[in-house]
Amino acid sequence: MSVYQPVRRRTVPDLLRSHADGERLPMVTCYDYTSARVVDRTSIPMVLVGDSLGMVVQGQDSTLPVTLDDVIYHCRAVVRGTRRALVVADLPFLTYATPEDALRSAGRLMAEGGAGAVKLEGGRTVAPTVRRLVDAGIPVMGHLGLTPQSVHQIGLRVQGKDAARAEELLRDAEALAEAGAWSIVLELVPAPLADAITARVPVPTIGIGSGAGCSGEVQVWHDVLGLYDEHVPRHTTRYATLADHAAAALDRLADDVRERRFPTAANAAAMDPEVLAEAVRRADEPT
Ligand SMILES: Nc1nc(=O)c2c([nH]1)NC[C@@H]1CN(c3ccc(C(=O)N[C@@H](CCC(=O)O)C(=O)O)cc3)CN21
Ligand SMILES: CC(C)C(=O)C(=O)O
Ligand SMILES: [Mg+2]
Repeated sequence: MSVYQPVRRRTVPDLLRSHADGERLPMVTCYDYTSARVVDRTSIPMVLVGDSLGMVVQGQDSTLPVTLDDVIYHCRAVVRGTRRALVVADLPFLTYATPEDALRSAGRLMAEGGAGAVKLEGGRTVAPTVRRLVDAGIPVMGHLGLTPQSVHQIGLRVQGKDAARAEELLRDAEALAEAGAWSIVLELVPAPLADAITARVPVPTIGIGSGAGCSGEVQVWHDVLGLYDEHVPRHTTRYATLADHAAAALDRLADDVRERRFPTAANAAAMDPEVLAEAVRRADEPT
């Protein structure tokens, strides 16, 4: 018997069920309506409206200048473009400095942005904040390792290579899970440490540059599609070279305009020459 299944957006419990069933959790960042419609044609179950938008969309050199209003704006567009994917939104720099700030900021991402979950960076120090959000009904994804909002303290380097820092990350991950985080991004953590964290915490880990042992993987849209040519991070594999395709297409467009091959008659409306002649006659008369 076949039962009609209406299209429904994934929720956090849906993704946790997939994880419990042994499925891996692919995730990609997404920042606009048109891209969101592309993701929604795929099997990718969740997207991140990341503050990386500051770098790949706005051209800033870090994620720090991104505002809550910026993320809300992009989140609304992504929610409009997706019917099936869970939309997770990043809490930007200094929008969750206290649990009360976090509640207000995350509340706006959910209520105005339409997000289904939020993500924030940090470990034990943000655990009370995570608890506060979860108690208010907001699913929280943690983010440990290379946390780009702390670039001025830790740089853009792999985190957890020495025993002291690795111990910190193990404790941070446990604290986040204990505080109610439903999943944890592990960014640029050595693969064996990511494996150890994944084995130790009861929630799925979502890696980026942290090896194949995490429960899922998140990548930045522009990196995997070959749209960001400033730097291809080691943690990325290009699955397409869209910027090259776009540039080649635009060069053909420019040539065709110069050589009058484009636009063609089919690209504009026609008009009865008699009607136009009449209009010109009238326009020539003094008013
Ligand atoms: N386009 C883009 N992709 C990302 O993955 C990304 C952003 N932007 N912006 C926010 C953060 C910053 N991230 C970054 C940025 C640079 C490196 C980087 O330069 N990595 C070095 C390797 C570092 C190491 O091994 O210690 C590299 O050579 O790629 C890593 C993560 C990850 N996130
Ligand atoms: C790289 C991912 C994890 C992120 O936080 C972002 O895109 O902002
Ligand atoms: Mg981010």
